[in-house]
Amino acid sequence: MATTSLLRLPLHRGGSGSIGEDRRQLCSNRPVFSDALWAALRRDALNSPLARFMKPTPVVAMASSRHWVPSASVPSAVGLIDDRFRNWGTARRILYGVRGARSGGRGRCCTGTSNVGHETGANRVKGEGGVEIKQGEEDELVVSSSALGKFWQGTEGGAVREAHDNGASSLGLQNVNDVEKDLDSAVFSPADRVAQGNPGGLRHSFEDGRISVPEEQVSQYADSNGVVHDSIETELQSPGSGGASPKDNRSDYKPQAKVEPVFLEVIPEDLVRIHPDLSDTVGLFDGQQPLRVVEQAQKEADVEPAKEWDWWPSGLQEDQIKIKPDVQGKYGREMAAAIQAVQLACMLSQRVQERLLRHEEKAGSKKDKSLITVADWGVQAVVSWVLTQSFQGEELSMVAEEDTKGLRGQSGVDMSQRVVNAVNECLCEASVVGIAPPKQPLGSYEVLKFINKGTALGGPTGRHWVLDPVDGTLGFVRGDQYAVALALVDDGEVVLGVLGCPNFPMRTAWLGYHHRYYRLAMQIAPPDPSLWHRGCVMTAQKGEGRAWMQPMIFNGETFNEFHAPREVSVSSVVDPADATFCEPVEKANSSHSFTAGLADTLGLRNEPLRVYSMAKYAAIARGDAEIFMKFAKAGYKEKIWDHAAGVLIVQEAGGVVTDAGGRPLDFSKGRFLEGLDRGIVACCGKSLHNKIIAAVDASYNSSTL
Ligand SMILES: Nc1ncnc2c1ncn2[C@@H]1O[C@H](COP(=O)(O)O)[C@@H](OP(=O)(O)O)[C@H]1O
Ligand SMILES: [Mg+2]
Repeated sequence: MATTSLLRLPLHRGGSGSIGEDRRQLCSNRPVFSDALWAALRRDALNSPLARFMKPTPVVAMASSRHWVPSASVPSAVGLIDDRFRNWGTARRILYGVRGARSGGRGRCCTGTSNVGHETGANRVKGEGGVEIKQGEEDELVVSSSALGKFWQGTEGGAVREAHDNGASSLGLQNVNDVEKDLDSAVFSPADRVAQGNPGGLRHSFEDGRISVPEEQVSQYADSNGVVHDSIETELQSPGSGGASPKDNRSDYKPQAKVEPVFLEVIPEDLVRIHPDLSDTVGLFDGQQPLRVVEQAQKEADVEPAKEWDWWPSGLQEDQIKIKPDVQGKYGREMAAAIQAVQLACMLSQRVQERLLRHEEKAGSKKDKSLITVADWGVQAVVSWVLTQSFQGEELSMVAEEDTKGLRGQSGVDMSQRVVNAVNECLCEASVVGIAPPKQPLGSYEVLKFINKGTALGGPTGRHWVLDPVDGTLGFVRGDQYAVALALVDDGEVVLGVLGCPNFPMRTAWLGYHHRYYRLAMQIAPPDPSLWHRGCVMTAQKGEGRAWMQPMIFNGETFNEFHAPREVSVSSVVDPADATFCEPVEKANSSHSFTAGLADTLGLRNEPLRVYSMAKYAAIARGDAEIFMKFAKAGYKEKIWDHAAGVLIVQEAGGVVTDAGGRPLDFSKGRFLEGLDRGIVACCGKSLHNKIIAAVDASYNSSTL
């Protein structure tokens, strides 16, 4: 049995690509960079057995479009690059697995993308991408492979073909003739060449920019790797069955006993630091157990294991963690998990905010020009991870603000790396909220997977978690108020709300100030730790008629009695003259002039409290202010995650929240608050609320909204 080895080659970062969601696309979206690879091979792999199997191709050709790089058959391997694939984004990780020597098992020329993937089980490819590789940066290619001939080739048509030394399959090439044509000019392996009566041209040198292998090595290969050679011959003896659907053939498919799996993994160097759990990335091969590829490859090859995370907590078992939020009620279990998720995620957001303020971190922008930071993605990943952990075996539907688009493509490389690091840095401390950290740091693939769980559409039936990972991003970036808002919608109704407000101080007096002043003041006169100077988490369950507040976990604390929730309730003010109203800081998000007109009509004398984020709902719920109004420009569609948690908390604390027509907000229509009448009005009580709704009706038509 030939050994599997893991070869790490320095790889010049030079392109980008994304791994398609469809596994069958994966191969053709796989960017490896030939020119860099070529250089790497020259430098590092010339003396390895790999050199024997390289196609004698001029360097110039290697750097352009058609070239081969053998990936297996040898205890080292490589991948392929085609310049045109450079725009396809980069795999943050490419993992390639093959079990069995044949691809579809039908001779040399099998066509069609279905040759790769789950249908035959011959090639199982799975993955997810999104990290770009930056031009000019050094990267590392990690390849593990074993004794099966396998090659990659870019073709003129823009397709990528995989070819096995015992046969070939094409990806994206529909025409058998095309494949044949390409195969004619291709070298599969020395053994293949021998079989074709064309063993010449393989000389072990780099003369004229060629890498070539002497014939002796070819036969040597055949002798010492009889397994592979045998399988090649077997295949070559029964050609011509190509063209049949791999699916049709599935029941006939039998992996060849002597052939080892081949795995090709490409991990950018910085991501190698985060050694991922690859088990679910590889998938099943014909019903067999998933293979832990890298582990296996490392074991077989006896190579240095992936870098250890020396700071990762070890030996921590879930049952050793005693501190957990104790929540009663119909949704007690969900509430406990939601509190854990929000408390933990706020640790991440707080770190990121500090870094932003120290300029160690910077914000990016989304397509719609709104800001986004590591924290938006990081919090979403952490919350998604906690919920997944807490409800294992149950389907998780999550409607969340972020997707992973911004983590893909050229511009996403750096950000995605920072997100992965921030997530692991946070999960490492999961035990402070009573959850065992993952056994090892999450890989980028998993982090993206957790973020992507937030793409659910919601709707009138079933349970949907609703998350705004960082509400009030502008406030967040400015070092001011923001909220991590998580709610549960059950059959269209919000039944649970958790609002993490890391900068929302216990002292109401500070609320109206820019957080910067608050921080300054804290430096001058450090607060008594029993005062919740550092933020709070507000919670409520539907129907309880009560809302709660607990201090935010801070600086490595764990849950303790001090974190026990305390009940909060809305203000009892009924006279508008004594009432204070909150509104967004940004005029763009709500018309200040319209609310000023309303305030005037109603006789509201206090200055408005302008606060970023859903912290405004928190302020109403705990009686810091009496009214929250938001009147966005006509045409703006409010999102459910911007309100779900806050609305429930205010209602359960005794307040009233409706649209400007006096109707309840409808969380059952998907990701948007469909049918919202003009704006949103949250109030501490019914009488004040009625007055506001009447005032809106009186002045709306004359407004400029
Ligand atoms: N043009 C607009 N009109 C109204 N709301 C808007 C808006 N653009 C963005 N928002 C929403 O207002 C939220 C911020 O609220 P506030 O202004 O009260 O701090 C944003 O949440 P994110 O910061 O999570 O994107 C966003 O959802
Ligand atoms: Mg928001």
